[in-house]
Amino acid sequence: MPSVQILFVDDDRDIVAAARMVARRSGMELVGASDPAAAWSLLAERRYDVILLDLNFARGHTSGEEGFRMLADLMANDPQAVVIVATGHSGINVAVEAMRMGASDFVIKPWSNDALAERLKRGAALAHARRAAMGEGGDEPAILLGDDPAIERVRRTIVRVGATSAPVLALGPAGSGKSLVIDLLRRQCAGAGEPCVEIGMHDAIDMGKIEEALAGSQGGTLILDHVETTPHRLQPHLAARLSGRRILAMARGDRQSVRAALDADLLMQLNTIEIELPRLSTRVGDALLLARHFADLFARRHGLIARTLSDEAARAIVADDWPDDVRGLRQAIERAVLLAEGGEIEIADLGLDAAIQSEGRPRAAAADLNLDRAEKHLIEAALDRHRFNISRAADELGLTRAALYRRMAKHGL
Ligand SMILES: Nc1ncnc2c1ncn2[C@@H]1O[C@H](COP(=O)(O)OP(=O)(O)OP(=O)(O)O)[C@@H](O)[C@H]1O
Repeated sequence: MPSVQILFVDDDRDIVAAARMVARRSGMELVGASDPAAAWSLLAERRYDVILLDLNFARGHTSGEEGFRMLADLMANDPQAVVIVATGHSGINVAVEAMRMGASDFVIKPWSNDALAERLKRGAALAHARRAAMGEGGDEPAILLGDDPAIERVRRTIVRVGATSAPVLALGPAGSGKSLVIDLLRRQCAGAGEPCVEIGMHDAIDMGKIEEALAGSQGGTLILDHVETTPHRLQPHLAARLSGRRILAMARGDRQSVRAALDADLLMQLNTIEIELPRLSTRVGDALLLARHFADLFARRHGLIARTLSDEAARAIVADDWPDDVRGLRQAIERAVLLAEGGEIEIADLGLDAAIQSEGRPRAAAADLNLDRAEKHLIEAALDRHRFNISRAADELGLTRAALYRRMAKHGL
């Protein structure tokens, strides 16, 4: 794989194709995104060395307004991002404003191929230098997606406190994005070469392991995962030893349960800033937005055609209570992307059925339908998909073979 990856946000396919040729000739790989939504989806999947951003990418818009908004969001998400803005001849003031906002460089359209190649190379070198200074190498992205106001607040808080040394406690249900938040915070702190140690407090932790982590993180960052599980007898020791490093902590649960689990002293050391991730099912519109993102992501990752969600599947996703939160949705969509056979991802592909039994209450797969009919539909779909191989269908449905036979008989299948 070529070492330099470029994302070009521009709605003109011809210009993207031309830029791709220029990049290829210099040994760089360039991917196009026709609008901000497509760009965020790509950015969530992998890290790009350089983002080339057309400030006038909405056809007919000349103020660069949409481009500026995207630039502001890009810089807020990752202050280390290398963004080169593209603008027309008349746009020199626009370019200057973009640089003030954090863009690294600009290129005037129409560009000469050499000028573009030169700027991309310079941008890539800058990206590598910044990453090396941060002690980072990988291309794993970290983007907290979501339009819900609560998530917007989380993003703003990350930007405000990321580069400070304030202790942050991220709390919320399992799979809601706490690790992602901590990762984003860690990426924002400037400490080049400083140690960063993570310790899971749930791993039958003893004081020896804690001492080791404390010693390793002196002058750097200590990340405490599952901090709410710290045994009570160890909490006073831990509280007394935390100074001298930045503390980023994660706790499963809501404010009340986390407060109940932690001594007041320890809590005081952890939660100068508290970031609470709300349940996915309470974030308006986010389940669908994330589902679409994961559908694109996994289609690309597995080299499959990108499928849209059927209306019924989309409704089910919105209505579901997602007990495993974003992680559960991510898994359901990956499975659906791999198993779907039709032109769209259908409700049956989402595998929401297993939870009907385990939760003892209907979930969205069935909620908009009669439960009996939904069950029949899901069983038919599973049997169909596995060509009536009962063991495999039962496996997928989370049933024993006997239970599946019973239900087949009930539905006359
Ligand atoms: N808002 C989001 N946008 C994009 N991806 C997300 C978002 N929230 C969570 N994810 C993804 O969902 C998965 C689960 O998130 P994460 O591991 O951060 O959860 P967690 O709260 O730390 O869970 P646990 O309590 O089990 O440790 C990860 O793959 C993460 O990247």
